[in-house]
Amino acid sequence: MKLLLLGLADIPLLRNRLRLTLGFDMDTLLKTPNKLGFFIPQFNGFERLCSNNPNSSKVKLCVKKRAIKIGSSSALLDLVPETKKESLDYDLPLYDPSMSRVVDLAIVGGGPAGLAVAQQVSEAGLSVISIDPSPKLIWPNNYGVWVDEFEAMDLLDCLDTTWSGAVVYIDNDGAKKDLSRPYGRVNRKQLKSKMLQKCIANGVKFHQSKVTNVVHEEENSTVVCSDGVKIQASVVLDATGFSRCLVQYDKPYNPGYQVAYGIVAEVDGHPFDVDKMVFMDWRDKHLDSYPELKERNSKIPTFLYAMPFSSNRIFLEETSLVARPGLRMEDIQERMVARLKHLGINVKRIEEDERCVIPMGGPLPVLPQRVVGIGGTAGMVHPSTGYMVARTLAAAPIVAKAIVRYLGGSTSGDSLRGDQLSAEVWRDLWPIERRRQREFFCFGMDILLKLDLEATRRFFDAFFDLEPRYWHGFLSSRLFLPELLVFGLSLFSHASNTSRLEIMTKGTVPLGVYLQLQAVG
Ligand SMILES: CC(C)=CCC/C(C)=C/C=C/C(C)=C/C=C/C(C)=C/C=C/C=C(C)/C=C/C=C(C)/C=C/C=C(\C)CCC=C(C)C
Repeated sequence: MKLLLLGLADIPLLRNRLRLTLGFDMDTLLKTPNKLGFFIPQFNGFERLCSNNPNSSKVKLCVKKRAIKIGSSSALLDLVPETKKESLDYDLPLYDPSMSRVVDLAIVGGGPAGLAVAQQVSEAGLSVISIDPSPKLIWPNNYGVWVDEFEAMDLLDCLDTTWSGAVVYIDNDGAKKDLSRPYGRVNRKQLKSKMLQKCIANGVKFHQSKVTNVVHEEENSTVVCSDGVKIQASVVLDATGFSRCLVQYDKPYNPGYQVAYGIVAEVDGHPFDVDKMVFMDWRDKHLDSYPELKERNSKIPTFLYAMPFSSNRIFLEETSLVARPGLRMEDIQERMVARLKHLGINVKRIEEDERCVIPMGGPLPVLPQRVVGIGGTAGMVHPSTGYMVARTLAAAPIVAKAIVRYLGGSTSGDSLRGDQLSAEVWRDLWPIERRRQREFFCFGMDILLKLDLEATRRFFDAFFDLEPRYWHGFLSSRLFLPELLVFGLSLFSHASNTSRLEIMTKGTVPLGVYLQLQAVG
């Protein structure tokens, strides 16, 4: 591995890209064993960071990997099947490079965000090209959403399982919250099929390749693909997720990381109610016989997130909500194995596993800039939760409408081109109230980063006691200033005295940063 890294470090472009993306350079990576421990699992996804990848627009940077032996978790990992990539069986209309005409919109990345915009812009009669190295591949992640979020977008048919509510286990003494808000698992195959079918019907063309560069002229841009094809477009949309293929950033990148390991498993049985999903289980009794793990978990806790499909089939994911630097994947797997053992969950077969490393918070891209963005590349991960699918899908119509309107696809007559057009699209995507909302969420993330297990329990005990409109609104990005301030005060009033003190002490610096940003903004 070290040799491989040394080899990669010799490639200036990669060095530079890595520094910009991860916030430190290859030399640091090579010299720092603890950072290496965290980043090795991601190197399966190294290519994803450097060019637009097969699943680039997906909201979670999820790296599939073969079984590895790590202490007590090796037996479980031995059950992980060979990675199988499933593709959809569609005849995609391909882009014909010999036509060499300027298209209205070129979208780099064929994940949920990219396809949603492609579908909606093409519906208005504009010409759209979707560029992705694996346009038919089914997205790999197990996305969960609140049912009301998908209902509002008329996407209920894209949920394969729903639960009437969710449960949060706060501590070992039986404190728990019953959340009467239905939750669902996204049917990735159905969602992608639905979007692809609409794109095909609307005349979207597909080009199977990576993108290496984009060159701008006054009115149009040229997207350069790794197969040598050049595509001219009036607007270029970067929907490559965390690859951040074309969108530029100018501030140091120092996000928090959500790290999770999940399996869809066939089990002998499990102790959970099949009508409720387990949103967060903060109990740590399972670590009593592992003092070292328990100590680590008490400082940077992980929780179980579980979607029980039946009495013997379940999705289990051990998750670190947010940490900086992110937790090591091996650490998370060990905690998960101990938890399953304690819960008496005997895994008979693993259908699929996933490793997720999700950057949260951090600066927004340069606003505005010529290439427009959506999804992870445009800073749309919720900085306090790591969620993004619903928010991105809800933002797609905003981006699509702006492109159609400013390109003159509507009758409004305010047709724009080049930098001016991109500036308007960015303005619609990140209006001031959305930027202020995001800053508040980043403030929340900064508090979460400082809480140990006990403080985290107290915090969520208060959070889920809030009136539903507050915690629903906060998690689904539906609260804006000044509602967010009322939300903050309400959380404060619901919190125990210890938790209030923690929010004030741990929140002082983040609050200062937040207020400063408000003053500047
Ligand atoms: C891929 C897949 C499938 C996956 C991945 C992984 C996972 C599983 C994940 C999951 C996740 C989750 C579940 C998450 C959740 C989250 C949550 C719930 C969060 C929450 C948060 C909250 C917060 C942050 C809050 C905040 C608050 C605040 C900041 C407040 C403050 C207050 C104060 C300071 C007082 C005063 C007042 C004013 C300022 C007005």
